[in-house]
Amino acid sequence: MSKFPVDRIRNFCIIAHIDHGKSTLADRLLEMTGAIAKTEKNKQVLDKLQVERERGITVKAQTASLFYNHEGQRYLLNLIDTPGHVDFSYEVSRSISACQGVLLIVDANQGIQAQTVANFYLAFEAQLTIIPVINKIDLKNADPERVESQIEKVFDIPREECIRISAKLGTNVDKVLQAVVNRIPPPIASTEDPFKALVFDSNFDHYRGVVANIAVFGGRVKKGDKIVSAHLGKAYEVNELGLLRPDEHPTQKLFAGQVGYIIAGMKDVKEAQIGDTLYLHEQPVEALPGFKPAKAMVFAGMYPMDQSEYTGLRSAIERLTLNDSSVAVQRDSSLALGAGWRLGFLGLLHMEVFNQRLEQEYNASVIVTAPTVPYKAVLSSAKLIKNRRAVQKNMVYIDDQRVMMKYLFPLNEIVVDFYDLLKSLSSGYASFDYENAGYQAADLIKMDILLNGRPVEELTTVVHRERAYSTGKAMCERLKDSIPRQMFEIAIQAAIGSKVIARETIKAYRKNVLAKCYGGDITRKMKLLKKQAEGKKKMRRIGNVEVPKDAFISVLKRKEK
Ligand SMILES: Nc1nc2c(ncn2[C@@H]2O[C@H](COP(=O)(O)OP(=O)(O)OP(=O)(O)O)[C@@H](O)[C@H]2O)c(=O)[nH]1
Repeated sequence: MSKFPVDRIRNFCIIAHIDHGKSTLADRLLEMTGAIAKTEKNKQVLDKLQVERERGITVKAQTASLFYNHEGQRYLLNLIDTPGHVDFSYEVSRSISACQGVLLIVDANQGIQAQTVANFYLAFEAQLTIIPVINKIDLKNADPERVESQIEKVFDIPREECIRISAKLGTNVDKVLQAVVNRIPPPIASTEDPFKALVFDSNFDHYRGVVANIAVFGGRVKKGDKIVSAHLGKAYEVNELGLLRPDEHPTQKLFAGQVGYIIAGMKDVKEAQIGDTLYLHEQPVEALPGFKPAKAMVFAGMYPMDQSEYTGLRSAIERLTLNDSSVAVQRDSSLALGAGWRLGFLGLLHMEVFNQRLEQEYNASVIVTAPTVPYKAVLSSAKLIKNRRAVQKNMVYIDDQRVMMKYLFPLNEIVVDFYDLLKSLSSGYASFDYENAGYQAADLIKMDILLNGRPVEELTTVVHRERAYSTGKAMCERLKDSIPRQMFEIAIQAAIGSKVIARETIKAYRKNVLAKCYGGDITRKMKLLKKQAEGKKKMRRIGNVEVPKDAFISVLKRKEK
């Protein structure tokens, strides 16, 4: 594309609570600026992934460059649609770094919700211009007056700044475009400076290698230029670049202030890390600050179904984590499941989506162990004995029907099923968001599970002292259901140190198998023993006890039973 005056460029993202209508508004903006045709089929066009279409939620931020004519001038608007769910907030914070303003969408019926507040603060702290947009005014129960009061009270934004729209019907969407041009400042970037670009997203294409999404902070870059990635200091030749409209639209050059994509023969996923800076080989620049690494909240083991699939799975995980850099990856191995990884996610939904993307986009099937949360152990004999329940921090009335409450919770208590429980208790009205409040001392103990006296390493868990007995008992019962009877009696025990707190027994099997074969029936006897031997192939041996592989997973699943 030709050089575009920086003062006619606007970079903004759309942020909101889940389902408040970001993707629907993005569709309307794309239609009104002619980027996509207005058809029934063109719904949530920026939700490109199969997992997004199936679940109806955005999990990846997507970029689209739009051209908009306003008062006789042509403007270039770079829009980033972001996910609403808290588990994908890393996408929001990264998107914000490429923007000068945000559209903060609030549902006219639901009003301000937990992620509205969380996303507002991300934009506020980054000092972006915030345009409040009240969506779904076509709904029968819409109450824009009241939502405006909430916005005024909670965010201190004058109600006159709110724009009431229906993204579904297109009502007042033109006012949103005008506000983007009139209220959001252009980026501060000069085409005269040396080329400098931030890699704010990146994905791996099977044929072309790494495709990096960049925001150009200065200068210009063209096809054939030799560029360097600051992270590794390696040089590459630019093969292709262009705009995302929202599909790739190759151009000859990209200029300061623009957002687009670049392909430069990077074949390894480690070569275009998100947060990296690109510059021209002959004009080195100081690297941009990049992004703070995401802080994993939930950890789970991931293993190939069969060890022969290890290498394939490794490359699938590497490529997917290039596109989702908020996943923490560490190699791990387990006695029962072989070589694998310990992965860190921002939440359970994030973990499920990652797993689904591995299957859908990389055809990889995996075994995922039940999620756990991180603890910090203090090696000391004294530990505080204190009851670790939720502690209320503050409470604000948003209006006469809604209240915002802040609590301090142990992460372990909220990470698995708290959200579902909260939703069902409040008939779907309550919404929930969390941030890390750091480590706190708690009365936690290590609990071992023993099979015939031998500890099973992967079943060792950290539990609250008060929950030890009930958790240990449940785990023993579930193991009893999962382990088939064997030639000898098996004792399943939960123990704290040397003290056994729960026990189940699996009676010996042999006697029963062969008991039915009175004396002479040797063929029947052999058949039964053969059947037993076949079953053993899918087993892992712990001491002298054969344990089916899937027992390790089912026993850890707290909710199941
Ligand atoms: N009645 C009405 N429904 C709307 C409007 N805008 C969006 N919706 C509906 O609200 C639902 C959620 O809309 P989305 O655009 O997917 O919401 P989102 O904020 O992108 O959701 P996430 O990306 O998953 O956070 C869909 O069923 C839309 O059809 C509107 O103006 N009026």
